[in-house]
Amino acid sequence: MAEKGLLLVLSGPSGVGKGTVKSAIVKNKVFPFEYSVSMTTRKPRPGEINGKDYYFVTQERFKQAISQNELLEYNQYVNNFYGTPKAPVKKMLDEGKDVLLEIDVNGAKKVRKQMPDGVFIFLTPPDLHTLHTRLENRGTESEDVIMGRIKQARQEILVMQDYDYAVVNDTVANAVDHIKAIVEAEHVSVKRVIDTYRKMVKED
Ligand SMILES: Nc1ncnc2c1ncn2[C@@H]1O[C@H](COP(=O)(O)OP(=O)(O)OP(=O)(O)O)[C@@H](O)[C@H]1O
Ligand SMILES: Nc1nc2c(ncn2[C@@H]2O[C@H](COP(=O)(O)O)[C@@H](O)[C@H]2O)c(=O)[nH]1
Repeated sequence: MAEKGLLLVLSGPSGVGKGTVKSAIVKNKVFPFEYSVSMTTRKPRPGEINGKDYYFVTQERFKQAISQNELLEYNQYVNNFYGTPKAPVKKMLDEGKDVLLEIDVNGAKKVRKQMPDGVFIFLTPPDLHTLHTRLENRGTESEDVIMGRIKQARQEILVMQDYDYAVVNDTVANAVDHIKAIVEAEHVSVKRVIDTYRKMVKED
């Protein structure tokens, strides 16, 4: 039996740089992973691609996904729904691939209950002022929406204590280095190695 992949859950306030850090890991081939593409009722931003960045769906399709138990978790964030399709995540993990979920703190809490062996990483801004500036500079949300996201960020930062690791995104290079170190260490954690041996012994 192949060793199961690691479930990597990356959370943190909107605008902290989750997507930027993830892209840097991919671009520089820092470590291999599969990205879990979420479903959302939010409208695409310029340049976002359906099926790559998100599955952009209607409210009706999202409700159907909930009722048919297709989602590992879902949450309403500000005015839209976001959810993680369950089947692809399970399949990729079973194939031994590491899977990255980029989701909000409420979603991460729900995933933790179902998959406690996941590695939960909280990406945090150096401070809230920097977070505000990053959201403004990104220029994808109105000031009203930005204020909603900053309000949400104040709550989100308080739940950092529920995570396994906290990484400060001061520079993208630093954040990437820290996440690389976490993933490398988790691959050789005693718990993981013991689990693999137990499975081997069972199969003998
Ligand atoms: N370390 C950094 N230093 C300066 N700017 C950064 C850094 N990391 C990200 N940014 C910038 O901050 C903005 C927000 O980044 P990004 O879109 O990656 O955040 P996010 O956490 O994925 O947001 P969301 O959850 O809303 O999708 C972008 O304009 C990005 O270029
Ligand atoms: N609970 C979930 N949260 C998700 C998921 N996919 C993304 N997100 C989070 O939503 C906010 C807003 O995202 P944005 O793309 O509109 O800026 C952000 O914190 C994302 O991490 C998901 O499947 N489940």
